[in-house]
Amino acid sequence: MLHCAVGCGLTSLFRTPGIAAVAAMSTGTFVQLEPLNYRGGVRVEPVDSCGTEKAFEPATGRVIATLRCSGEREVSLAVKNAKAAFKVWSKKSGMERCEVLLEAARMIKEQKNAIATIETINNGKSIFEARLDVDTSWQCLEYYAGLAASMAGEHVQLPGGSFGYTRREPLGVCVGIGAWNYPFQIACWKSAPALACGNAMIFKPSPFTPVSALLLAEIYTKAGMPPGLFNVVQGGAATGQFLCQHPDVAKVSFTGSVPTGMKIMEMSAKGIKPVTLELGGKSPLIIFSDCDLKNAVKGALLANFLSQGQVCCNGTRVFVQKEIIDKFTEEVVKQTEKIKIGDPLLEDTRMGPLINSPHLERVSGFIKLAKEQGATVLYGGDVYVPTDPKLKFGYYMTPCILTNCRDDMTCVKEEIFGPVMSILSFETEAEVLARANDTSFGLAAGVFTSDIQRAHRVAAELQVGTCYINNYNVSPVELPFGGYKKSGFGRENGRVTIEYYTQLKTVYVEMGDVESPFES
Ligand SMILES: NC(=O)C1=CN([C@@H]2O[C@H](COP(=O)(O)OP(=O)(O)OC[C@H]3O[C@@H](n4cnc5c(N)ncnc54)[C@H](O)[C@@H]3O)[C@@H](O)[C@H]2O)C=CC1
Ligand SMILES: C[N+](C)(C)CCCC(=O)O
Repeated sequence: MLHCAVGCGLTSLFRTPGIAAVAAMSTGTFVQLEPLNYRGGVRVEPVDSCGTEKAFEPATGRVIATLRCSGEREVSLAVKNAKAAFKVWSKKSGMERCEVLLEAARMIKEQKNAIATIETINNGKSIFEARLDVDTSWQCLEYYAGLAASMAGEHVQLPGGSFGYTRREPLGVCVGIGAWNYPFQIACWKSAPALACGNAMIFKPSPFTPVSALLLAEIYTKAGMPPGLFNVVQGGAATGQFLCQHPDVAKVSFTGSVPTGMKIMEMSAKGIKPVTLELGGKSPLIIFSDCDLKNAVKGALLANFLSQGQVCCNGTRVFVQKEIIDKFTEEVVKQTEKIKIGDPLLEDTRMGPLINSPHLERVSGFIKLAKEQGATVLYGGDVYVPTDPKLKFGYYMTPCILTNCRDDMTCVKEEIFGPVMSILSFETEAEVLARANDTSFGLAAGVFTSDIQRAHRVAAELQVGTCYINNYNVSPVELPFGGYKKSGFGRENGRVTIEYYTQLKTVYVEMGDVESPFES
């Protein structure tokens, strides 16, 4: 059971969405006691394990769950269950899959507050943001529900009345491996297209954020998916490897760091399995002097401080044209000072804690190194201890703005994955484009300008998977999202993702006699 120490069983709240009661849950009370694996349509303890991991509430530093990392036998059982469910599900029509996904989307919408509350407790992002994440999650299910119903092959007329047609067929058992920064959203962005296409999925969340994927699994079952169609196995690298190496796994979709992405690709190569890799970034945000300054400042904050800066596509290299850099910097600092840091479950909090203590230390280390390399900390970058005593052991820091940055500094070259914005000055379009592209990453970029021709010219030149013009970090599910260069390949969201979860079969139909050179 999901329990909170004050005596309310969250499971029952979740099942009968007592939105008001869940909203009343406070930081420092939640404990997860129910099994965290999901197999065959129910929560289960793994049959074998390779170690344990602790999951924290970042706001307080409390342990909220201890999970057993699934061993090889548990992974095999999950695959076996998924294979059985695949047999049933892959035979359903698109409209039948559509109906189930729409019902699941409806349930997520109905239980938005409960899901967002759990996400905030386990991840640390503000409840305000967690609710937005839940919105992009049910939207993703609705979007792929629609596409499931309209998926179709091609018919091609050939000479002599013969013809051919194509069938878009599912791949089989797909594996989703997630990062900890958008736990529920990542589970939905992977499972919705996979299941819409007729596949089964085994999802492995990050061991830091094991909880919310289970809520999705329960919703899928209640919405009418066959037991075993969506399973959750918990664990870290070893469990991930068992999944990737399993011969009956047809595809791996991974969200995480570049080094792990390389390992996933190596393992997949050995089994000739297709992979989708959503990896890290160090994205440029280019602000021209003719921009609408107010919007550009808002864009820069969105590009750096959502989810405490722990966002893969963040625009952390903020290039500002020389003429407006002073005004821009002054305004950015003014707005950053106003960001309310603290208990992430409070309605007016806009920045919660970082994911854990080692990560806070890592981010602080980047800021220290930036200073040593000559950058100026114009604002923030300090460990922050909120006045509320229950938050004293949480992992908070103040958002940081660095100026006097150079392109060769570590803070400008490497992904920090924390609330650290580096401001750089530029003079010409050609110069900034060369500098923006001078990186091995290519996830996203942004450009703020009032010159429509320049906006599109710059977007065309940037070597990135997503380019935002006059906004940043908006992610409508209708648009594909993914990387260039070492930020990965394959896409999530949008129509194109159907191609990453299906294979195309060609069927040739002869309407005449067989013509053969071997005929006697
Ligand atoms: N492009 C995108 O959409 C996104 C990319 N990211 C990137 O993810 C990183 C942060 O996430 P982390 O969880 O720290 O990344 P990570 O690479 O350490 O772990 C990601 C997942 O892979 C699993 N894993 C680790 N080693 C494995 C192995 N050898 N085999 C199979 N699975 C393994 C982990 O348990 C976790 O579930 C950042 O670099 C960030 O930029 C994060 C979110 C979105
Ligand atoms: C939703 N958005 C665009 C802010 C981030 C999505 C990618 C990620 O998981 O970091």
